[in-house]
This record gives sequence, structure tokens and C-alpha cells, in this order.
Amino acid sequence: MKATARTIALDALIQIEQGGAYSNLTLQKLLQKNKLEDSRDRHLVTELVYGTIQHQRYIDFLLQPFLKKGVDALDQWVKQLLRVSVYQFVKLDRIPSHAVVHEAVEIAKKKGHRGISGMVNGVLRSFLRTPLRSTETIKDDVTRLGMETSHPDWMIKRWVKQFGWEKTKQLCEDNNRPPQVTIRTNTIKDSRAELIEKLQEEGFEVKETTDSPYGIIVQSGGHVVQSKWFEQGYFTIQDESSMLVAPFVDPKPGMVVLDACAAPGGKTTHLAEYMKDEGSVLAVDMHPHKEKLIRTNINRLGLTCIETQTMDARKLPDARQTEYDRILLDAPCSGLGVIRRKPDLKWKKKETDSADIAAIQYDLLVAVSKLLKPGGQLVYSTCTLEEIENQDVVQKFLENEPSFRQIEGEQKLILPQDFGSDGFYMTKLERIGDEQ
Ligand SMILES: C[S@@+](CC[C@H](N)C(=O)[O-])C[C@H]1O[C@@H](n2cnc3c(N)ncnc32)[C@H](O)[C@@H]1O
Repeated sequence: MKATARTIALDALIQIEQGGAYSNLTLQKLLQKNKLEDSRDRHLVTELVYGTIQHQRYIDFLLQPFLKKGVDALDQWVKQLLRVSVYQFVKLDRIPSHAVVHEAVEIAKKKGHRGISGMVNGVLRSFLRTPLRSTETIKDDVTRLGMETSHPDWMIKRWVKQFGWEKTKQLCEDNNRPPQVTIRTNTIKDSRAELIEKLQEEGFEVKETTDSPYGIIVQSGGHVVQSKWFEQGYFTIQDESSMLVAPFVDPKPGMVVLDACAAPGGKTTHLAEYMKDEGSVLAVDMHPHKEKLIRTNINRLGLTCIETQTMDARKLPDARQTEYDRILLDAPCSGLGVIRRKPDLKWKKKETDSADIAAIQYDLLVAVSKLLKPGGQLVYSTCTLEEIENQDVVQKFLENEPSFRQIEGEQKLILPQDFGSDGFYMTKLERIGDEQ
């Protein structure tokens, strides 16, 4: 079967649900393998995959009455084919319904037998003849919000406890909006204002970010990695929340800095740029292939003060005698602040995952804290919103490590709705100096 936008989207949806890889990586791989000529087709694949996963729970709710044994009893590919078709019916105005049905039936004929294509045809046509099922009959507020915005109940309940109802509702709605494309100026090479001019000359429509003085929002003009200034190291693609971390760590030129969980190096390279490439930054990550990603970024940006190492950061105190002025622990986490970029997290993560990863985060924090100079500062950050992985980890650490204190006022929790960037947590700890 010749690959089309819809068959590629279907393959991606099947692989994402069955396999371990996250949506962004699977999609990237499939788009690279099947080279679609037309950029509109590439956009359509992305839209179909993200949209279907984003609205999965709602789509299944709408489909349920048309399936005798329910959505989950279907073969994986039939389930995804029905889901992606319903997504187009209810969320995309520009594709005529008869075209959606026709394409789905053609795919079903090629992939299955006549019975299946007949069933797909029947379900989709009945769906179109019937008024949309209403969520108003769902009595429980959490389940109704979960159904309407497609989030699991447990996630909503936890957020309601942390943020209250209104913020949670907004958060769920914002998680289904596409994130902005933002880039960070490499200040070693250029100023933000000059980079803006360069990009405008290339035809990109851009504007400054509001919270980071280094960020640029790319509104249109194509894929910004195709700009010649990307290849020449003038910028890094990075979300605005992540751009706030290096200034929060605030390392001075000449300092000795550790970035303990560094790949792919978005924050490491910002730390080096912030230090005017003077001093030293050690970038550690557990996985060898990820160390290579950091190196690629360092080379592209033309930075010289960074050393990289593959290692489990929990073993660093045995491996290194150095004492650091600043440490960044941008810890592995459940990632629930970046659902806009990886909507499948909603379906892949389990309620107990945060507690499991919190144990690793705590061990990492204890280990790297041993390498901090007295008077030095350590930033703990994650791209999740969960208290268990953020405030609770820090609290437990402070209770067990009396030589550390949390610097007053130096704790930020950013929600996607705050200024349109990823959900993020960061806080600053200090090792109390010898004289105190
Ligand atoms: C949140 S990501 C870091 C993102 C990075 N700071 C950036 O801004 O580009 C967490 C990283 O921690 C790494 N990691 C997980 N466990 C680790 C460990 N025990 N030691 C070192 N790195 C670890 C993962 O491979 C992953 O690359």
C-alpha cells in the first residue's frame, strides 16, 4: 500500500499505543522514513496523530454506542482507524466527512477483509447520522472534565487537590492546545534583536518571548531548523520555561558548574552561554547515545567550556573530587508539564509512576548535593507539576540534610496557562557555608 498522510498517521497511532516510544519520537521517525513531498501532507500527519491522541478519551466516549463490544475489543488498527476518522469528523472542519469515510474504508479494505471494511463503513456512517453524544449526563464533575478534555480521572483528581478546580480545568484545556515554537538566542554569537532581524530577512515571522530575555517565538515562515542561522549555531530550539533555568542557576563567568542530568544539553549550553563560555561546565547523562546529542549541540553552538561524561549521576560522588559552585539537577520525571508536546503521556503514565520516580529523584539529589561547595547553590528542576516529584522531594531532602536550606522565595511552579510555555518546577537550595 502506498504511504499517504492517513496511512502514516495510522501507523504512528498504532506504534505509539503499542510500543514504548513517545509520540514525538515515533512521528519524527515515520516522517523521516516516508518522505512526503508536500509539506501540507506532513502537517496533516502531525495534526491527525496529535489530535487523535489528545482527544482519545472523548473520541472513545463518542464511539462507544456504535460498537457492540466496545472500543477496546477491536483490533488495534481498526480501533485507531475509527478514532482518527472520528477525530476528523468532530475536530477538523476542513475535511469533508464523505472523504474521511471513503479513505477509512479504502484503508480497511487493504488492511483487512471485506467484513472489516463493511463494519468500518457501517460504524462511520451511523456515527454521522446520529447527533453527537452529550457529556452532560455524566454526573461526576471529575469524570465529565476527564471525558471532555480527555484526561484520566486520577490525573485530574491530583491536580484539583494541588491547584483547585478552576486552574485544573484551564490546565486540561491548555494541554490540548498546540505549543508555540520558541528558540533561544546564543548570546555568544548574537543579540536577540539582531537574530530577530536575521530571521525576518529569511521570511520568518517572529516576536520576543515575554518572560525570557533570550527567547524568540517563531510564528510562521516554515521549520526554523531550516534557517541557515541554526546550522551556524545562532540559536537552540527550547521552550520558554526551560530558558528560565540557566538564569535561575545564575552561574558567573569562571565558575565550576555541574549539570547532572544534562542530555540533550538544552540547559547545559544555556549555562555555558550565560557564563560567556568562561569557566567549566561538566555535563553528565546516564546514556552514551545521549552524551553524543549533547556534544552535537555544543559543537553546533561553538562552545568550548563544556566537558561531557556518560555516568549514572548517583555515582558521581565516588567518581569526582571536584567541588562545584553551582549544580543543576534537571531530574528525570513523569513529564506531566509537557503533555502539549507528548499527549500520549496521558495514557501511558500510571498513578503510581510519580512515587516511583520520586525515589530516584531523591537519590539523585542526595548524591549530587555532596559535590556542592559550602556556600554553593543547587537548582532542582523538573518538567512535571506533581507535588510528589517536586516539593515533596525537596522537603524530604531538607529534613534529612540539615546543612542545606531552601533559598527564600526561590521556588517557581509554572503552569502551561501562565504564559503559554511548558509546565515546569524549579527551586534553589544552598549549602550553608562553614562560617555559619
Ligand atoms: C529532564 S531530562 C534532562 C533535559 C536536559 N537538562 C535539557 O535541558 O536538555 C533528564 C535526563 O536525565 C537523564 N538521566 C536519568 N537518570 C539519570 C541518572 N541516574 N544519571 C544521569 N542522568 C540520568 C536522562 O537520560 C535524561 O536525559
